[in-house]
Amino acid sequence: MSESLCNELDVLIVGAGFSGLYQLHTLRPLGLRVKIFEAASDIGGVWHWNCYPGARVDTSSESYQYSLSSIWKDWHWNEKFPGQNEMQKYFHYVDEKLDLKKDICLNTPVKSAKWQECEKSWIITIDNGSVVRTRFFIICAGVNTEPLVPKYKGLDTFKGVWHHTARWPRDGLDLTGKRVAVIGTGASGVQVAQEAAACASKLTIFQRTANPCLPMRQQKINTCIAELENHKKLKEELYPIMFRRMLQTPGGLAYMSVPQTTFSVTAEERRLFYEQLYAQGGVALWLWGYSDALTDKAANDEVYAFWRRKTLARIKDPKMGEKLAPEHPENAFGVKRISLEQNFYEIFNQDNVELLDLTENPIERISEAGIVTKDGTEHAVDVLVMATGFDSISGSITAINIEGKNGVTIQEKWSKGTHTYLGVASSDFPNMFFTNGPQAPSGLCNGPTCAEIQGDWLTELMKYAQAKHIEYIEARPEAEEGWRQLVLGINAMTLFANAKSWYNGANIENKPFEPLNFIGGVPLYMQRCKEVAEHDYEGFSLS
Ligand SMILES: Cc1cc2nc3c(=O)[nH]c(=O)nc-3n(C[C@H](O)[C@H](O)[C@H](O)COP(=O)(O)OP(=O)(O)OC[C@H]3O[C@@H](n4cnc5c(N)ncnc54)[C@H](O)[C@@H]3O)c2cc1C
Repeated sequence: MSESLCNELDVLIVGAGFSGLYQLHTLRPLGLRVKIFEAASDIGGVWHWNCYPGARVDTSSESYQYSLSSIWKDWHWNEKFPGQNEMQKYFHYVDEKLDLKKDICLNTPVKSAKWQECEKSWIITIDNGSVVRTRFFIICAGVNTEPLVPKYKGLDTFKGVWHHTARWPRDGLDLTGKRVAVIGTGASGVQVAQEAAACASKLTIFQRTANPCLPMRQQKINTCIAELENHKKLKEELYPIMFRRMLQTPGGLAYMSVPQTTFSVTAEERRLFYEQLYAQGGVALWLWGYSDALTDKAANDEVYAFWRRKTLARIKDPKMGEKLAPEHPENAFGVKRISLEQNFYEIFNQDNVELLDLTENPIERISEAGIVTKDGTEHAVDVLVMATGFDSISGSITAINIEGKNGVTIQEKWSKGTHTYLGVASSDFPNMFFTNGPQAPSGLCNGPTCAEIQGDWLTELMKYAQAKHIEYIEARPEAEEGWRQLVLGINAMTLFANAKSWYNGANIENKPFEPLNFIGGVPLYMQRCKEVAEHDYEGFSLS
């Protein structure tokens, strides 16, 4: 690409994960000039970046894929919860089937975007200074994209090796015999810890908040020829039903909670139901239990108490048990994303594994040799793993320097609170849209489900604009305010409201504490989006 304006597009999509790829696929039949700009050297989004040991999906494979029959009919998953490697193979298969790469510029990070009022278009600049003009700008930059690395004093003096989990070396890093430290016990921290415990000479896990993990209950999916044929037949029968059902559940998964509330049944019935969900594995105990588990504190305490009893039975040292499964947890059960584990609690019974509680003894600084905690102890480390999460949901949008109408930047606009309409657009930023962003189901929705819902909706909007010769689409401030109030109102009715979680921006200094997800669930979200479309995109200024 040259230094000058070399390219004119109708739609520029940022990101080649589930969302961006789907958006490209659905926009193509409209005959528009569409391209994806992707920062990474390959497609797959999070499944390209997160190649740390143990990286794995935690919603089961039959739901964590596109609903397009042209893809699933001949694709066969090897595991119920696929690892990063299998996910990458999946994305390559998707590309083979849909022939996407010819319209994707890899290694092309979008640095800034500036709205041109006269031309009704965006000027996009990538990091080598090249610029492109586009009429529409769709940001599919992901939920967990911008790695968060705490600003530890002395990190630059560390003589060992350190990596954030989402920036792990692509050719791997052997942890065998090393002294490994993992900071953080969210999903990535749990997954790395399980791998490191098996081979490190010493593994020290630094925990700030206990993470109530649920057993994954991984399964190999039989790949012998006879079974494969049966499996294909079953898929053809069941998948269309399952993908339809996924649009009817709050989390975009095949199942949801039961209608009964926790205390409407006897204690015995409740116990048996919890046992059944726990034995099922995966997210069942979190999302498929009683309907009030995430809205009523007493109901939530009940399911937590069950989980705690099960978990304590797996940990030999009662003091360690209390750290990992405290009697009085900081957050209600499930208002921070629940992680799945395979042997996470058993590793704490091993001699080579140590747990340090950061609430009692925080990290003071990083030394040349390791981590120094407040009590003055230096913990010697060869490999330091930052499993410290992300500036989630809105972070990948605010990381781009976006200047809308009258010089307003998206960073300024959202600095005191996020304002969007339907979680897809923001006033002052005409012709700009985003998927899996703030105030949509995003972090609470199965990734591919929401990629498709929002992708389809935006494609319909583009069709509408094409048919009516519309060149300008901007969310109205009053529609945006209405949407914000709805998001806040629903959130306030749930236990999510107080969660110290990335769901609320709580992990980022100076980020407003507010719900970043639309908690009303997929069906209500879809209904609102549908109503807006049916009323000629009510709430948008179109011209
Ligand atoms: C380790 C991990 C495990 C997860 N497991 C699950 C799971 O089991 N179930 C689930 O539902 N969700 C899971 N998620 C959430 C996941 O984000 C979504 O499932 C899904 O991948 C979102 O797809 P996406 O296309 O919106 O975003 P992503 O997959 O994040 O893709 C966004 C892409 O945009 C690119 N990009 C961002 N900014 C720029 C820029 N400025 N210029 C150019 N390119 C840019 C990125 O490089 C990336 O490739 C997981 C996330 C992580 C990190």
